[in-house]
Amino acid sequence: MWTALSAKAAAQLDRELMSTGAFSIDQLMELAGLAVAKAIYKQYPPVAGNKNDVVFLIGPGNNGGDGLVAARHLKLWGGYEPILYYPKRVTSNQLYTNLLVQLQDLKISQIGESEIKTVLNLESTKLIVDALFGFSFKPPIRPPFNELIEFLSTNKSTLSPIVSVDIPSGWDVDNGPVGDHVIVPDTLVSLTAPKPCAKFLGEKPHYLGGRFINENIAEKYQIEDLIKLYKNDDLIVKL
Ligand SMILES: NC(=O)C1=CN([C@@H]2O[C@H](COP(=O)(O)OP(=O)(O)OC[C@H]3O[C@@H](n4cnc5c(N)ncnc54)[C@H](O)[C@@H]3O)[C@@H](O)[C@H]2O)[C@@H](O)CC1
Ligand SMILES: [K+]
Repeated sequence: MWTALSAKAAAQLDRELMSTGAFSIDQLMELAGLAVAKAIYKQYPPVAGNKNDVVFLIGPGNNGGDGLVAARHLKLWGGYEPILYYPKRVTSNQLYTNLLVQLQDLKISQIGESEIKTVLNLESTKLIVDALFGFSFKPPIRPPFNELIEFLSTNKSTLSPIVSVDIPSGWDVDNGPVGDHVIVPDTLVSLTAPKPCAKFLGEKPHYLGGRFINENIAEKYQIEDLIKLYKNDDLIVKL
């Protein structure tokens, strides 16, 4: 079994990378989002002759940012048609403004609250990417996201597979699924290291990505076993 990082340790490691580690958030997010795109390509390769619509559910923090980066890579690689649902935009941060311009330049379409449920139900929607909340989420979930999580939970059996980015949104990072309505991911992409909630995933495909940890940091946070799993030029590993 792999080592997990608690919500507190994950946030501390993140801060350390961006202070003494001298990384910028743009760099980390680019590598995180790239890993998410690689995991999607590996687990759900595009089907030839199909548009392969992928609905990206984007939240208000860096987890959402990872989703924006992943959408760009998938569109650039071809074979997928990302569709963005981004109900709570960050307008005060140039990083998010830039990511959105990049997606608009790629002609990635965006949908609003009035359309999301219909689009999720469409036959043409082949995959759903849950980039709503990551390790900073604190339950209970607030509007408008509570209604969306409830929809994803109650309609699970008829919807396309869900890939969760870092944390299945709405789950308690340390304690797993909470509340009456929970997302049930079909694949999880843990970034840096799995968080304790990942043990509730069961046998579902689970990838590790975000290859930016050096040996000293790995040792400090006791995740040396994880970074050793990457071989050669791997950007993701299946756990
Ligand atoms: N070191 C790493 O592993 C890295 C992690 N990144 C990503 O960053 C994520 C963490 O990002 P953040 O710290 O920005 O936070 P999150 O993206 O986890 O979420 C924070 C946002 O969610 C809102 N929120 C929290 N609880 C809520 C609730 N109950 N109802 C409604 N809204 C709620 C907050 O107001 C805030 O806007 C990670 O999970 C990962 O996806 C990468 O972008 C960069 C590197
Ligand atoms: K998520």
